[in-house]
Amino acid sequence: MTAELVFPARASVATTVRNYITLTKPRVISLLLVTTVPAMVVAAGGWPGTWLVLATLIGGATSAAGANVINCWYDRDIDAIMRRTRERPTVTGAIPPGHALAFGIALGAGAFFFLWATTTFAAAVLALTALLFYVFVYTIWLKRRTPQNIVIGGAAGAFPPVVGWAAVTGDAPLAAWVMFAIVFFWTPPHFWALSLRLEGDYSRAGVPMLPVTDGPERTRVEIFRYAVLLVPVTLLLAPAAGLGWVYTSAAAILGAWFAWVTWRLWRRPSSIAPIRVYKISMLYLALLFVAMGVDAAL
Ligand code: HEM
Ligand SMILES: CC(C)=CCC/C(C)=C/CC/C(C)=C/COP(=O)(O)OP(=O)(O)O
Repeated sequence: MTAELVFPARASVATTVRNYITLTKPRVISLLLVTTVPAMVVAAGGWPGTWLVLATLIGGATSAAGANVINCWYDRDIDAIMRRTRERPTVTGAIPPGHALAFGIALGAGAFFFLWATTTFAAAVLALTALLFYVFVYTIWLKRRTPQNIVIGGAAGAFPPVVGWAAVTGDAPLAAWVMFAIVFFWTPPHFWALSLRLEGDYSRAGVPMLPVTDGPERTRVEIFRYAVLLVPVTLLLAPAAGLGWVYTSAAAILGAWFAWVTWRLWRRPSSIAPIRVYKISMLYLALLFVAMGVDAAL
């Protein structure tokens, strides 16, 4: 009897927790963190210390989680129209809008003070800047207005390596901004490859993503152009950050691979599915940043 009374209550607490976690988009956060740690290793010229790394990851993940929750709160009208997002707790009503917004703001503010207390003021300010940029510039201003939304708004997702660097040194030199540029130029191929598949969703929701406004052919050309542009930017990091042959050869090989994959998507679209390019984009970025960390630690 007691068990019957207790178990449903427990299950609903678990479901509520799961719903709140869903709003934070945990899998996206994982790759943001993969770009943070190598930046810290390069900044320190070796392992920067386990506690500092942990604190930066917790603070950075909490900040990004806050940004994602606020995005789910603001976008709940269009998320309801898109097949991919229509089960979000902010759409189904499992989490009331006000609760989601309060949760997002609490995460963002908590992350700011946590990063300030455990790392550096500069890291806290940079993470907050990324959050505000993602919410105001990407989500509220550009996402529904222009197909350049993710090019400009994507800068938000490029902040984590700069946050990582600043957590170690308290500042952000040129090398940190070259890492920013790498994620910045990587974001369009990452997102447009996925959006080729989600064109119907975006067009129903009235979101002007490139395949909707300019068509799939133009999108495939743009994906390839950004993939090619990425190569010199990644190579520039070697002199900027004092990295050696391990990173340089990894950047060249990975860059050639990604450029080839996106070239196939453009010229021989029947030979490769956009979803594969999207998945490869994530592997590419993860391996590139791992190579940075390995090179700096050697
Ligand atoms: C404006 C910039 C960006 C846009 C519009 C964007 C958009 C998206 C979308 C729509 C998805 C699909 C998520 C889903 O299935 O619900 C996705 C997945 C993903 N994104 Fe991005 N993204 C951006 C930047 C980034 C950045 C900077 C990173 C990390 C460095 C990142 C990492 C990921 C990862 C890891 C996934 C896979 C999640 C999964 O497995 O479900 N994204 N992105
Ligand atoms: C360090 C820090 C605070 C970083 C914040 C930046 C951040 C969370 C970048 C991730 C980019 C992302 C998930 C875009 C998807 O938005 P979308 O609205 O197009 O995706 P959706 O359709 O799935 O909602």
